[in-house]
Amino acid sequence: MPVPINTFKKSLSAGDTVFGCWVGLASPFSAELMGTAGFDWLVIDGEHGPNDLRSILAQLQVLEASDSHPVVRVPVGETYLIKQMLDAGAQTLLVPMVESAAQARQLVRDVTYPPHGDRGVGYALSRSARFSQISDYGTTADAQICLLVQVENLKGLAALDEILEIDGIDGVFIGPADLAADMGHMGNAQHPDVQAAIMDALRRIKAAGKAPGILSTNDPMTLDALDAGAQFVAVGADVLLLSHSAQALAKKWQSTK
Ligand SMILES: O=C(O)C(=O)C[C@H](O)[C@@H](O)CO
Repeated sequence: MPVPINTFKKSLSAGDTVFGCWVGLASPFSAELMGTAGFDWLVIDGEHGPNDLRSILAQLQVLEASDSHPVVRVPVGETYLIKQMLDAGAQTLLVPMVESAAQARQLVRDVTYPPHGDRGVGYALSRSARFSQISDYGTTADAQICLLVQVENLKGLAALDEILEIDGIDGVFIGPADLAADMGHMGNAQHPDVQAAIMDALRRIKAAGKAPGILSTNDPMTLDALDAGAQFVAVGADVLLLSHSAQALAKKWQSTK
C-alpha cells in the first residue's frame, strides 16, 4: 500500500488556488458535516479550538471520506506535538507564531525523517502508516508532508525573507488577527496599515515561490489577497457560520413577539 498522496500539497505546488474553512467546533460530527460542504481544505484548529490529540484524531478519521483535505493547526510548534499529529495521520500541519528562521528550520526537521530530519520513527504503530500496511512509509512519507508556518507578528514579518529561503517550508500563512494586534490595532485587521502589511507579505511569499495563505471573512480583503497571490485561502469558520446564523434566526422570530 503506498503512502497517501497529499493532494493539497500537490495543488499548492501546481500554483492552484484552494479555498478552505476553519473548523473549531472540536467535534467529529460537525467536522464530518463540514467535510460534505465542498471546501478544498479544512483547518482542524488545535490552537484556538478546544481540541486535543484525541479530538483531532477523531476529526482526521471522519474526514478520511471527504474530498476536503484536513490541515491540522497545532497549538504551538513543539516537536512532541508535531510527531503525535503526524503519526495520527495528519499530512499537512499549520504552525502558529513562527517568528524566526531558526524556528522554521527546526520545524522542517521535526516533520522530516532521518537522515535529513529529526522526526521520531514509530510508524510501525501509527495510523499514518496504516498500522504497518505502508511498509515503506519511512522512506516515502516526507514527500507527502506539507508544512505551513504562520507569520503573524512584526518579528515574524522582519524574518520573513529568511524564512522564505528555507527548503521544506511549503507555505506561509499570514495571521490577520494576531498581526493586527501586534501592530497596535487589536480587533481591526481592516486597518489600512495592517492591510498593507498583509498584502505586501503575501506578494513576497508568492515571489519567493512559496504558497501564500490567509483567512478572511471580508470579501474585499479576500479579493485583495487573491490579487496579491494568496493560494490557500480560508473564507470562513464553522463557529462563525453557526453562531451568526443562529443569532439571526433567533432575532428574526423574537422580533415578531
Ligand atoms: O491571526 C490570525 O488571524 C489567525 O491565525 C487566525 C485566527 O487564529 C483564527 O482563529 C480566526 O480568528
